[in-house]
Amino acid sequence: MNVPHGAPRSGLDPAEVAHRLATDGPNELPRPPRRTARRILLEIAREPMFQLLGLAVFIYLLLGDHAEAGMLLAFLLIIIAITLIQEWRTERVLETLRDMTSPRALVWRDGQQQRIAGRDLVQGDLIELAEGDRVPADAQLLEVNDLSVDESLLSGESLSIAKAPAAQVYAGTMVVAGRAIAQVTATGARSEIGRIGTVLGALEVERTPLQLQTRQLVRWFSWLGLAVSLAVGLLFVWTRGDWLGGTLAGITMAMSLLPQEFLLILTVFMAMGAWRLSQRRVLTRRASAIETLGAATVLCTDKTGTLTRNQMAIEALVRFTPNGPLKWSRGDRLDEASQALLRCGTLASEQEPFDPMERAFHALASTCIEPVPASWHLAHEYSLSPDLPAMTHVWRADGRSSHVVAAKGAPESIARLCRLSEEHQRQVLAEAGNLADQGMRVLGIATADFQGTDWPADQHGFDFRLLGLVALADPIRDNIPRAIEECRRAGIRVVMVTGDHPGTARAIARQAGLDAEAGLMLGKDVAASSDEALRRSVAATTLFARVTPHQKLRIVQALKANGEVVAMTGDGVNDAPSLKAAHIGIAMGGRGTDVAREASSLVLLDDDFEALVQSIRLGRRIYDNLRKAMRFVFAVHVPIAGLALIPLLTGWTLLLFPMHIAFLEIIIDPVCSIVFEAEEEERDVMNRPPRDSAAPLFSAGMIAQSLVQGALVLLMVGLFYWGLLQNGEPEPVARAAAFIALVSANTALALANRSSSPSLKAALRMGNHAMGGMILITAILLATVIGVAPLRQLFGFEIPGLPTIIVAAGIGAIGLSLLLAYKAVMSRIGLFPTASRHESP
Ligand SMILES: Nc1ncnc2c1ncn2[C@@H]1O[C@H](COP(=O)(O)OP(=O)(O)OP(=O)(O)O)[C@@H](O)[C@H]1O
Ligand SMILES: [Cu+]
Repeated sequence: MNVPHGAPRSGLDPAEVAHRLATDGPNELPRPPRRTARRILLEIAREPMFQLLGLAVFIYLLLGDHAEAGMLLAFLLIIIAITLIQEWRTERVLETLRDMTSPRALVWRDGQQQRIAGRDLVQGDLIELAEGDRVPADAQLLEVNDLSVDESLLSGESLSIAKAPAAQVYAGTMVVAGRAIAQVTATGARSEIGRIGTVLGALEVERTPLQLQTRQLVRWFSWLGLAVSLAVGLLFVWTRGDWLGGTLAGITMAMSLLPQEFLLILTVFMAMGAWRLSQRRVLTRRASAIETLGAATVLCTDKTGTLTRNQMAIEALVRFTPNGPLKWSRGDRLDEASQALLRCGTLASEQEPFDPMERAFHALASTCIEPVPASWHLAHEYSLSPDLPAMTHVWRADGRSSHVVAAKGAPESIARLCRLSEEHQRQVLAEAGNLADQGMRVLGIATADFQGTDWPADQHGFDFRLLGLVALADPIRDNIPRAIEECRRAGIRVVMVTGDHPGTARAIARQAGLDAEAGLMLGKDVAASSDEALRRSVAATTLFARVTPHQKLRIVQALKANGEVVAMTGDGVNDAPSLKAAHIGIAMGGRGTDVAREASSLVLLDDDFEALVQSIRLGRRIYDNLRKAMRFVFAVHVPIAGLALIPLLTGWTLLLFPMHIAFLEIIIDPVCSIVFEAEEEERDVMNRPPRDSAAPLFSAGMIAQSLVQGALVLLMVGLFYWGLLQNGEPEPVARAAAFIALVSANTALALANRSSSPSLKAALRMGNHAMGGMILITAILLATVIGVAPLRQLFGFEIPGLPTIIVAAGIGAIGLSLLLAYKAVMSRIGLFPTASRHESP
């Protein structure tokens, strides 16, 4: 049982690594099989839009209209192409995310310890394993320190198994406790798990609430469309006695009503959202997190490393003498007794520490005390536990008859281990409280002697003597007060949940700008509260200190029971249950263990609280934009369906054929709606309360508003068409002019829905370049179908005179002003909901 220390390990050199990587390939398991092109095609064939188009092609063939059939066939191919590209891009995004979330490995290479992606490991690599890691490859243990591993992934049994040196550990299993150094024996498909063929770490692609809502809506509208189309088809047959024509009219109607863009929009917005988050160094592990982010009402954050920099330095040492406490501060000369205190703290730390606290001990020790003699060896150790946050190292010192025992931990725990008199304990804890109140993290240090090797069962078995206290500074990150202030304005309550001393918690909270006076609750009070009482407490408490992971879980559950949408950060193995329980579990990419990362839905690669606030901001923007796009799609269907329907009812010559609808529905509308994704955030995005998470994406109020907008456009274009016909314009001219008017009015609909503000400036501002591009593309496409002779004939168009074209295009401009005026009136009387406030029904 020897802990890794002494000479630095060298590990493989880069040339060797490159060679092995080239011959063995990356340390990756075979990917789950991609969906085959055939399966994707089958899925596309199930889409109603595809079937309707197919049916129309068939009827045109029956009618002998080969050109029309060919044109619609082209649209079918476009649908297939778009779906395949979409599929391929989503797959690629998922794959990159999968790479980034795969376990990492801590290896020695070329004499240096470094953290690399698990896939870059090769056979022969020297790796270190620690609590919370997923073992990245099969490996043989060289040095072991209380290691136990959960092999349930391989054996199915969820038991932790203690491992001794020379034992084998397997890729994919989980280190539940301890540390070890191991040498990689097999990577990738040659590992045990690779041979079994288990698929690991597959990203969850469950259906999110929004997807379910949207699917529901699409289904609903499809039925409605079907019913209306049947009625229209029958009406056509009844009035005009033409079966094939009636079927075509029915198909046209159905296509115009199909809201198939909704699902496309949702998929694209969420995939783009994950990409935008990754640009801010935030990884999305569960798609639902992006939806939920914007609705978060409470943000539970830990302290160390999230609010603070996690760069510790020892600021003060305190010893207790019969004449009272004696304090050493940074910069003073270190007397002998203080040196003993520091040395003991160093002995109680790992020899190659990761914990910044322990690094601070080593850092200070290396400047002013003798190093631990190389002949000393760590004989036994006791780790931190939630019940007793203290750790003890037992050293075998050459030339001494007894072992040297060194302990460090929370001052209360160390006081308990030392069995201090009540008087003495009060004095020590008061001093610890003083230091904590300055925002410092305080540890107690104790020592003992021990004869023999019959180790006591726990740390209480030693005869500890208190040496003193150590205070470490860990300043808060510079950007924290601003980020906290942003949350406050956005109506998000920030709650600090820490394992640290209440004094430290309060001091850091004050510096961060949290409401430090609003009441602090200790972990033990959480434990003593009933669920009912805890629910009441969490509603009014911003600080929780000396909290264990289990109590953290209860806090999350109590907040959830109060109806809050909870985001929660965490990093340790024990945090996994609370991360899972929270609506949005957030793990730290740097500090976080693999276990925590796997339990969470977001990973902050830079461990930075501000990135979290930025993600919330982005989440709100994505949701806003999603709604704007949906609003637009609702609205745009009204004129299309209306113009397909009215001529049938009134007996005018038909304005829209299947190919017009296909052109509008398959090309123009998706182009128009996708650009909402890039829309800038609303000015008040972080100055308004979180949206009501229970409110549906599509409220009746929002749908009604959109339908009115659409009706306005329908009225204008309809009147225009009627006027042209009344004026005696030939039918193809009237159709072309009406089509120009329709497309231009649709663009107006898109512009009018860009912002929640009814001002023209907001509708036309150029921040979103995609919007400008959209207008340009629309214009070019429109010019193509009207300007290119064969297309023009197919679409039943004839080029109208210039004045008519100008009036038609002007319909868009008039439409935009009408739509904005309508919005202004509605918002004046408080009926036009801003993008994401609660909707009035
Ligand atoms: N390496 C260590 N050695 C000795 N004591 C430790 C060590 N790490 C933590 N402790 C003690 O355990 C307490 C709880 O630690 P824990 O990691 O749960 O929370 P924390 O790091 O203090 O705060 P946060 O939850 O904000 O990250 C610490 O305040 C400290 O007293
Ligand atoms: Cu549609």
